[in-house]
Amino acid sequence: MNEAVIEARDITKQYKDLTALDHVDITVRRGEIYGLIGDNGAGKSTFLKIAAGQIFPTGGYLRLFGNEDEKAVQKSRSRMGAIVENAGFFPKMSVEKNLEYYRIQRGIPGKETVESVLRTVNLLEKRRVKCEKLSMGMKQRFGLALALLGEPELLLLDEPINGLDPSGIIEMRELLLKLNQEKRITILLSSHILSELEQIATMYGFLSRGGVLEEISAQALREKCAGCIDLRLTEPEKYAAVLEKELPGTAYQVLQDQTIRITNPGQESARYGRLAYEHGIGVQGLDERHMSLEDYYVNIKNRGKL
Ligand SMILES: Nc1ncnc2c1ncn2[C@@H]1O[C@H](COP(=O)(O)OP(=O)(O)OP(=O)(O)O)[C@@H](O)[C@H]1O
Repeated sequence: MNEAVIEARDITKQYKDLTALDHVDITVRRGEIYGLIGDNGAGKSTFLKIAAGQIFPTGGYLRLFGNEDEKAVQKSRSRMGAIVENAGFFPKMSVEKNLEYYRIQRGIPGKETVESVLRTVNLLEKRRVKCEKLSMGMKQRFGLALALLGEPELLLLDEPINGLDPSGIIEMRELLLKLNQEKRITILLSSHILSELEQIATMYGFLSRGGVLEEISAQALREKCAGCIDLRLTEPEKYAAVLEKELPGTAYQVLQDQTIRITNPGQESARYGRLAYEHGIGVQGLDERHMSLEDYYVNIKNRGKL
C-alpha cells in the first residue's frame, strides 16, 4: 500500500453553532485520484480548505506527507497545489503575465516554468490573451496551471469540472488523468458529477452532513456494484426468508416498492424468479442491473439516515 500523503484524523470544524466537519478521518495515498462526494453543504470544500491550509480545524489533526508538526505541515504545503477558491487573477492582464506574477510572488524559480505549465494545460496558444477573455473551460485550466506552478506532488481541486460544457469536461478529465499517470501527481478532488468522477477516481470518500459515511477504493466499489437483481414481489418479506433458507449467504436488501435487491448474485437471474414461484410468491418484475456510483451513493446515504 502506498504511503499516505494526507492523513486527517478526527478533524472537526465548527462555525459558531454549525458543525461543518464532525470528527472526520480521511486518508489519501500517493498515486490516488481521490473523489470527495457529498451533497451541498456536506463539508467537501471545508475539508479541502483545511488540507490546503486556508482555514484551520477546530479539532483533530492533519498529517501531510508524514509530517504532523505544525511548522513541518506548513512547509510541506509547498509540495501541493490547490484550486479551492476561484482562481484569483488580474482580469486585464494576459494569461502569461498573471502566471509570471504568481510565480515570482510564490518564489518559484525558473522563467520557463510558466511556459511549461501552459503547455501542460493546453493553454500555450492563449498565453497573450487577457484572462477576462478566457472561456469557462479555459479559466478552469488556467486555475490548474496556477496550481501546477510549483510542480506539486499533490493537487487539491474543488469542483474542477463545475460549469464546464461537455468538451470542457472531457478535456479536464483527460488532463487530470495525464497529470496523475504521467506526472504521478496525487489528486484529491470534489465533484457533484458522479458519472464523471466514476471515470477517473481510484478512491472515494462519501461525506454527509460533516461526517464520513465511507471510504472505499474504486476497485472494491466495482466489486460491490458488480451486479444486482431487483425483484418486485407480492410478498418480499416471505421471499427474504425463502432466500435465507434456500440460498444461504445471498446478499440482499429490502427496498421500497416491494422490491428485493440481490447484490453480487451467484445464480442466473431466472433461478431467483423460479424460487419465488416455487414458494407461491408472485414476481411482478425482475430487473438485472449494475449499480452505478450514483446508485451506491444514494444507498449509503439512505443507510446513514437510518
Ligand atoms: N465561513 C463559513 N462560515 C459559516 N459557515 C460556513 C462557512 N463556510 C462553510 N460554512 C458551512 O459549512 C457547511 C459545509 O460547507 P462546505 O462549503 O464545506 O460544503 P460543500 O460540501 O463543499 O458544499 P457544496 O457542494 O455546496 O460546495 C455548510 O453548511 C456551509 O454553509
